[in-house]
Amino acid sequence: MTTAPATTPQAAMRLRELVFGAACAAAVRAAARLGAADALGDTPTTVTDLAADLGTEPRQLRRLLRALTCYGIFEEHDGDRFAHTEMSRLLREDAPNSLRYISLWCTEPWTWEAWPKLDEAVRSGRNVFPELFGKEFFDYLHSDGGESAKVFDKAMTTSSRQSAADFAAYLDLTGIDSVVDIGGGQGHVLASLLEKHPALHGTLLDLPKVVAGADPRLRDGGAFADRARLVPGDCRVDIPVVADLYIIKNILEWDDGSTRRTLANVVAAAPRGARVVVVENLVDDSPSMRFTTAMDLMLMLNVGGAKHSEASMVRLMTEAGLEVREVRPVNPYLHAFEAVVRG
Ligand SMILES: C[S@@+](CC[C@H](N)C(=O)[O-])C[C@H]1O[C@@H](n2cnc3c(N)ncnc32)[C@H](O)[C@@H]1O
Repeated sequence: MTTAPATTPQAAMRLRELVFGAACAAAVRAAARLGAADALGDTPTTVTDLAADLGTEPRQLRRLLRALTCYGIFEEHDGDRFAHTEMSRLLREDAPNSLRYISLWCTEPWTWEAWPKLDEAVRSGRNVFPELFGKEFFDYLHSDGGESAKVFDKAMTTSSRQSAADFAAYLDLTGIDSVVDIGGGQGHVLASLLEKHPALHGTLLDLPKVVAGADPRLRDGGAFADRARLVPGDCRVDIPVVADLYIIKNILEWDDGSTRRTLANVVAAAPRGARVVVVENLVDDSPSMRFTTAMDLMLMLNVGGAKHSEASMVRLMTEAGLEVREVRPVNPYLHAFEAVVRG
């Protein structure tokens, strides 16, 4: 018989808290949907006033806000008034680096149906989404997703805008005349680069529906229209663009087959020695590991994808014919893999 080491009260309490993680996520979602952070101004406000503003029951609102204060979201003053904290301000829609839509996206109704199937996904190795909703994730999102599709677009737009500025500051474009952003969304990264580098030419390649809604600065009549090209397409099928620099930011998180096809298409299209920069959130060696590993599990459930470790990304890039020269942080949660097309 072995003797189990004594359990500390802290470990037991922490585990109890963790298994109620859904309550925390639900409380953040409720606060975001109610607009609690938007209604709260710069001075502490009574629950009665806030409830009147939001059209809620004061007692229930107090319970919701009190739960959130345990995580540093809002703070309670004198037992009756609530005030903002740094985190609660990020739930405001007008906050400069707002996380309102990311908070909603990570807690959308479909997520609550998918999480209980995590053990099934781990057992089978397959995404559970088609079994639950009768179609693949993005087909569902664009045909049946309704509100969820809008939340997704807004979440992607806000996170793209926020990381575009960091990435534009990170990239040294010495010797680069032309760039293509593959899976570049609505083109926030590309527009930031064209703004910063007045002689640069750029191409945005993304799915037709996404390119149709490209940043107006890149479209006909826009500020960068004469230096921008829009290419609707599927990068797993073809990348018909010759450029000095190929950017692949936050898209290689689907299945490895799609990543291999995309990287092979880059290598086929690019001149020898062309620069390729892949940008990803990593599941290792990053201060944002808790967020990224959670997102990794969500990708396992919905699209059968995965976030990468530094080693898995380097391996796939090397196998595709790229020489990875350096891996550098862009900001605390994004890393850039600097590579060239092997000769
Ligand atoms: C997470 S978003 C990243 C957007 C942008 N690169 C950024 O970092 O802000 C993934 C992007 O990949 C695009 N995408 C997905 N499948 C694609 C495909 N087969 N071909 C081209 N783009 C694709 C999506 O439309 C979306 O814009």
